[in-house]
Amino acid sequence: MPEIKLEHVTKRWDKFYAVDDLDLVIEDNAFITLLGPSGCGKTTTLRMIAGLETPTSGRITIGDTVVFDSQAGINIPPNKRKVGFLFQNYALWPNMTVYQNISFGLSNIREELPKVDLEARKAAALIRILQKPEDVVKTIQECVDKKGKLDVNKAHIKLIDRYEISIHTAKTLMGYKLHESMDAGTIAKSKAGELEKELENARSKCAAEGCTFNENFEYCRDGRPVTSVRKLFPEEIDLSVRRVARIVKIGMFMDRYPSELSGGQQQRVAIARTLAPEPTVLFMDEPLSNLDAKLRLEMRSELQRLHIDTGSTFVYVTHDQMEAMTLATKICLIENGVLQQYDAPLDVYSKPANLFVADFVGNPAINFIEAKGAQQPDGSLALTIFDGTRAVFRPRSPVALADWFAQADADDAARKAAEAEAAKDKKHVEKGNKDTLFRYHVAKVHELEDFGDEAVLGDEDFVVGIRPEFLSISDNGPLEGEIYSAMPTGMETTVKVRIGEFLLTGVVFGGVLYQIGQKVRLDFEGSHMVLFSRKNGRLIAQGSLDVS
Ligand SMILES: Nc1ncnc2c1ncn2[C@@H]1O[C@H](COP(=O)(O)OP(=O)(O)OP(=O)(O)O)[C@@H](O)[C@H]1O
Repeated sequence: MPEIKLEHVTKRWDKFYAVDDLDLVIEDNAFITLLGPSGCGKTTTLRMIAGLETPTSGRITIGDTVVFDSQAGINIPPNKRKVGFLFQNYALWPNMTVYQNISFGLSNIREELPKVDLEARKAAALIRILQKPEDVVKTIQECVDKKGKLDVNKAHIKLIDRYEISIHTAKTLMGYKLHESMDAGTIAKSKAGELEKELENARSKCAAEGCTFNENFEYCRDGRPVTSVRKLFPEEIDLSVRRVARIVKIGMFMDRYPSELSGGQQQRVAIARTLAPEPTVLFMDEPLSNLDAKLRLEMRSELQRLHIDTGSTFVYVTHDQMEAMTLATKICLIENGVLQQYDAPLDVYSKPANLFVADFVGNPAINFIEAKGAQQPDGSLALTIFDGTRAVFRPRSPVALADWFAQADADDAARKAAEAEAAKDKKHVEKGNKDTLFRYHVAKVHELEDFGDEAVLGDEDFVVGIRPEFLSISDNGPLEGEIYSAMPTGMETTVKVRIGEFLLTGVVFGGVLYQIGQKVRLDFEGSHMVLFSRKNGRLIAQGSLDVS
């Protein structure tokens, strides 16, 4: 499967930059989620890779093929990019059976395909199966009901799934009637003998054309398959339909119409239809959003399995951070058209690149505490939090704060200089949707109206992020608080604790019963607190927060 590369990809409509200078490498066989709030540019990014939207500038490569290059004037159409789509409104054709829905696209394919002897391939498959006639008999007998009646349709499906064969081959196999004979072994031997002869004839015919068969019974000359432009044969279509039906487990519904299926089953048919032409990359735009919560959860795990089974690269758009966290090998988090972080889900969660990422990922949301202070000679930071409480932040790995700020300031200056340089170009269009610093939220009991005033911030202004699971309620905790609200769900309890005017959210494992107003003692546990600069919103370090 190919790697997908985006270089300086921008899409703007007039002054509105939907995607701004995006650089991204989607590794081979990855499951990427494009995540971000509504309107941030996820769908536009997906559509540009797929070829459904033309970027304003930049370059996109899929595998070895440059599919878009604004400077070289390359723009390969979507149907030539070997990609599959699965959208929110996946509408199946209501007047077609499940089988027809899946096979329809395949029957329209007309392209350069190898010359293949399907009869020889079928004979070889049957010879292989007939080596163990007792297994065939057992598989068919599993489809006999309590009254002793054989469900032929079920038996076909069982044989198809068990031996990965087409319906035509399954029917031939059933036609041998091994299950009705007292001596299945002898019949199998004699049938296999006839098939061997057929195979021999096919080989001679192939050799007469100066060719040999490869393992798929494709004609090969000088080691390369002989190809021609043609449509798929019904046998090939059937094998593809059965393969995808097996993957999404809908083999038994092939003759039903969409209206006779549940929402989840319909969804699986839609997935099967997308998978049938074997796309190397599969694009999905919120494909589960029409399903109810339970089904969505079920389908999520199916998609994860599907990713493994197909070995395709998946690119998945969602605004649901839970979905992104649970499905992806890597999350690409976008805000206002700008990439914020591209990392494995747990890294995005525990090492968020900035305040926006920290806030967007995680439910219940991370707690933000404002802090003021400076680095001490031992590397720790002496901070003042809440209304004057003293605390020490100890980074997990050493950080030289003065150097860190110098570097961040230099990066900002370089970016501004690059923007000023770009603005000199006559063709440059100034970005209308400006990137603003994310305004984090500090939870308080009495929240004052936010007038949007920007405080003057310096290198001594910080924000500490504390995930709810690191707030610990323990008898000898150094902080005093009061239970403001408590919501037990059975497995865990979400509590809001009041410290002076401030509110912190914690998650306690188990159904603990707290009284509203109950006094408790608190601590910040472990070394996974995150320290951000208030000035630029960026992550400085992970570490522990000790209150004295
Ligand atoms: N044809 C268009 N003309 C002008 N603006 C557009 C056009 N298409 C999209 N946009 C704007 O580009 C921005 C990004 O849109 P996009 O559909 O990529 O967002 P998204 O992150 O997928 O949002 P959602 O989760 O709501 O689907 C939006 O603000 C949208 O209004």
